[in-house]
Amino acid sequence: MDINIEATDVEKTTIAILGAGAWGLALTNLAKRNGHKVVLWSRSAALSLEEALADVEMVVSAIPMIGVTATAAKIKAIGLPSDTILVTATKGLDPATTRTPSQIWQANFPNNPIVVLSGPNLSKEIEQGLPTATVVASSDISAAQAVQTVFSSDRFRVYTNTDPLGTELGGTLKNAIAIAVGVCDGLQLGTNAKSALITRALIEVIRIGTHLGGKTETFFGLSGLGDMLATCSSMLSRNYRVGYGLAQGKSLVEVLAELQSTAEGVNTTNVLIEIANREQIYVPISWQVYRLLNKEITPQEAVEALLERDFKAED
Ligand SMILES: NC(=O)C1=CN([C@@H]2O[C@H](COP(=O)(O)OP(=O)(O)OC[C@H]3O[C@@H](n4cnc5c(N)ncnc54)[C@H](O)[C@@H]3O)[C@@H](O)[C@H]2O)C=CC1
Ligand SMILES: O=C(CO)COP(=O)(O)O
Repeated sequence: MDINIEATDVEKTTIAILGAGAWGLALTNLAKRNGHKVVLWSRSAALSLEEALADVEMVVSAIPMIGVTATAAKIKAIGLPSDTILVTATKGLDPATTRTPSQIWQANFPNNPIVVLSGPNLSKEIEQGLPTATVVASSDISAAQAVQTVFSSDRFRVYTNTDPLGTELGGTLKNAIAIAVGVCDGLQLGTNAKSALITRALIEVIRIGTHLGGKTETFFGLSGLGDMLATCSSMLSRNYRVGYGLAQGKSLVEVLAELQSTAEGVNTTNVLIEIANREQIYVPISWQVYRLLNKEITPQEAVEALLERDFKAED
C-alpha cells in the first residue's frame, strides 16, 4: 500500500550526516526541510565526531570512498548504540579489500541496521528543487522505512527495497560506465552509439552485480538503470565529465584538477578490474575504461577495441 507522507505528520529524527561535500549538503537540506534535527559533520568542522554523534538516532555517511574505512573505525572506537541506523550514500569500492561501503559499515557494526541510499540523484538538480526519486535498501525493512520517512517529500520520492547490495552496486558500477559514455559523447560518436553502449553496459553491470550477490531486478530499477541514465546523460555527472575530458585529449590529472570534486569511477574501475580478474567476470566495457584511465590506450583505441571483438550473441 502506498503511504502519502506529509512532512508535518511524521516524528522528528535526530540525524548526524557525515561529509559536507555536495551530497552531504543536499541530504542535509532534504532532511532539514522535513523538520528533522540534523548535525552536519566534516573533517574540518569545529564539532568533533564524538559530539556530532551524541544522541543521534541515525547516521548518514556521505563520505567519499577514500574516507569510509577510517571514519567507520573512528566511530567504532567512539561506540554507537546498536539501534542507531547507519545509512550509507557512498558510491565506491574499497581498494584495500574490494568491499562495498555497506560491507565496511556492517563489518564494523554487525548489530546495527545498515541502509543503502542510492538512485538517480545528481545533487545540483536536487539543490535546485527539481524532482527525483531514490531507493533506501536494507535487510531490515523497518530501518529502510525510517530512512524513507526522513527524506521523502513531494520533490524527493523514496522507495524501499530489500536488496542493499544490488542497490549499492548499481550506483557504484555505473560510474565506470559514465566514464565510457562521456568518452562516446566527447568523441561525438552519435546517439545510436551511445544507446548501444548504455544498453550493453547494463548487461555488464548485471553480470558483475549478480555475481557479487545483487538481484537482477534491482539493476533494472532506480538505483541501476535509473542512475546509469542520469549519470550517462548529464554534464552534471563528474564521472561523465572525466570521460568527456579524456576524449578531448586532456590528461586524467588535468580533468580531475578541473573537477575539484569526487569522481568515484576512477578508483571504482581499478577495483572492479581487480575483482573481475580474480573472479573471471567478463567486463569488456569497464576493461577499456580501465586501460584508458591507466594510459594504456587512447579514447579512439578504446572504441575500436570494443567494436573489433569477436561476433557474439546478445546475452
Ligand atoms: N554529488 C552527487 O550528486 C552524489 C554523490 N554521491 C556519492 O557521495 C559521495 C560523496 O560525494 P560528494 O559529496 O559529491 O563529493 P564532494 O567531492 O562534493 O565532497 C566530498 C567531501 O568529502 C570530504 N572528504 C574527502 N576525503 C575525505 C576523507 N578521507 N574523510 C572524510 N571526508 C573526506 C571532502 O572534504 C568533501 O567535503 C561519493 O561516494 C559520491 O559518489 C552519491 C549520490 C549523488
Ligand atoms: O551518483 C551520482 C548521481 O546519482 C553523481 O554522479 P557523479 O558522481 O558522476 O557526479
